[in-house]
Amino acid sequence: MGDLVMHVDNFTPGPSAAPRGTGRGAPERRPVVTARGVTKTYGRTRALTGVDLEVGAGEVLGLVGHNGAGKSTLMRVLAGLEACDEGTVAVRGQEVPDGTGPRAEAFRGVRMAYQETSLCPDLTVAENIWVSSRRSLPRLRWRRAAGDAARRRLDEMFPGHGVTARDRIEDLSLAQRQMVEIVRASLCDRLDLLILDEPTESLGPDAARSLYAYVRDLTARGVAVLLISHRIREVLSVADRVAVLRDGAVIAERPAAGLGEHDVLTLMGAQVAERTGDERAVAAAGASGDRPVMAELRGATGPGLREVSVRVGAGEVVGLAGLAGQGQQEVLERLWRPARRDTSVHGTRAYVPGDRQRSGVLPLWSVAENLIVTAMRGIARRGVRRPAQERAAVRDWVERLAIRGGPDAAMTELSGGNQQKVIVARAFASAADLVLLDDPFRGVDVHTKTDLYQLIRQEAARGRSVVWYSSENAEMVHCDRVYVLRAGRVVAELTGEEISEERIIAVSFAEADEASGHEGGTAGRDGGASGRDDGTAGRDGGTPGRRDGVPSRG
Ligand SMILES: Nc1ncnc2c1ncn2[C@@H]1O[C@H](COP(=O)(O)OP(=O)(O)OP(=O)(O)O)[C@@H](O)[C@H]1O
Repeated sequence: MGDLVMHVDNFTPGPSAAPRGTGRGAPERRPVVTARGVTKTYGRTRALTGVDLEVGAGEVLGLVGHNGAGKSTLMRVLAGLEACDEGTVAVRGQEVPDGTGPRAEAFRGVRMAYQETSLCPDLTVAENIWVSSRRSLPRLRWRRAAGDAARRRLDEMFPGHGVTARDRIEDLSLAQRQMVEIVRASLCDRLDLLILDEPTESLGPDAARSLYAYVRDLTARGVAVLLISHRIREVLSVADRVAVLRDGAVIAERPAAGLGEHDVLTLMGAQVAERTGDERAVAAAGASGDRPVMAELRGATGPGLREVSVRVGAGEVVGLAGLAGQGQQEVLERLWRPARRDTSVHGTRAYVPGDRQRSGVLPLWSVAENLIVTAMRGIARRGVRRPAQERAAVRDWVERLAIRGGPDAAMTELSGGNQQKVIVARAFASAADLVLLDDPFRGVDVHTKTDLYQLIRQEAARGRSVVWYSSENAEMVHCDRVYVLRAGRVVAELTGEEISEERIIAVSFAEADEASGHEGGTAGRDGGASGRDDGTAGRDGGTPGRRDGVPSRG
């Protein structure tokens, strides 16, 4: 037992020699990882071109850039997981020689939490921790030691996580998998640099806050943190410095203090369109019209839902909002598979799943094939495919959404955000009358998001109906009507001017105490965290079948 405790306690962050970081604005930091002139090419794609970047002990360096800018590639190079074609990487002041393999001793202490998670779905939490951190764990009774370490770190980082060491990864919600991934990366015998690649995209606000509190704790102990995120405000509030990557090159490095969101977006090359009063008027007018009903839930009750009534008119954009895991996915699921008498749906449907790796990406297929698979039937004449028209449609969508990589790239060659764009394009390229969106813009950069909001409005204007769950309440202003869910019930229906982030948050929380008093956690799929907005209530666990966006006949 003494052994186990010793080994578990070995997971202590920070080298003893590191100077005490003071968080924001600490001067003169000892370099942990330094890149000089780093270039990386994949086939014809130049992912990085002459990148210089240094991250010092005790600081948070934020890295921002558009989808496909090269952020993940740079992180893989800095973590020693990929060699660069030109340039050098030094760790703790020592240049790492060419040909050093991914597990090289030189990179020990540099750990990365991946955007898509690196966890093995068939293994338990404890087993995954052991695979990743076994050099610091005992060989005997390793499972218990790994489980103890995971539980302790989960409790420290994400109170109320609802994960046990014996849970299999594939049974966890997206948010829980992300938490385990971050914990996995942080557990090692020596932590110098923790790289977080879009860590909060699938976490709720509570979990994100807990994570950043832990990050501050780490930097105070001299650990460096490299944070990649499309959430610029979040980066500015956590980072000491911000580096902007554009088309594979670092084009700016600035202290975070004094830098505004708009400054960063401008550096990234984004033209940020604020939503105008006119656009809102269009949405509101749409809501008030007397539209034919396209889809409806009438007092739907069942797993995760309590007497939910939702109406979707033709050409209407309907939002599903509220804290995470309150029944929004169940509503989408009902509309996708309207098996019960309390649900009616007219026309065909397409689904954009929230968990692209599990049920969205067809990894062996090209971008073109992934994109056109649902539209093929509509393009065909008398059952015969028309390749020229298919190619033209693909080209159009690749251009429209600026999908970097092009139609012939393998899906797995695309950056995370670009993969997500293909899945969104797949749904809208189809002839589906009703498009169901499950938090579809995670990992998509701000510039593209703005284009996608416009796309949704344009498609609605053409008569399509959209039902859209978003974990970002601010996005709901692009809807005609918003249903706020709480503990499996609709607690508010907002239209037009009533729709605002503040209003949605107020309604969600105002109802929270009352609902948790008598609902007994009916909405959370994994039952453990109903009422929290930390993403621990299952987002997608237990959802039957695939949701791959292939339209089905209504
Ligand atoms: N294994 C690969 N094979 C081919 N091309 C790749 C590979 N990995 C990345 N790329 C390409 O390199 C470029 C940079 O990709 P990267 O994933 O680093 O971007 P990113 O900034 O992390 O994007 P996102 O914000 O979408 O995650 C992209 O054009 C991408 O298509």
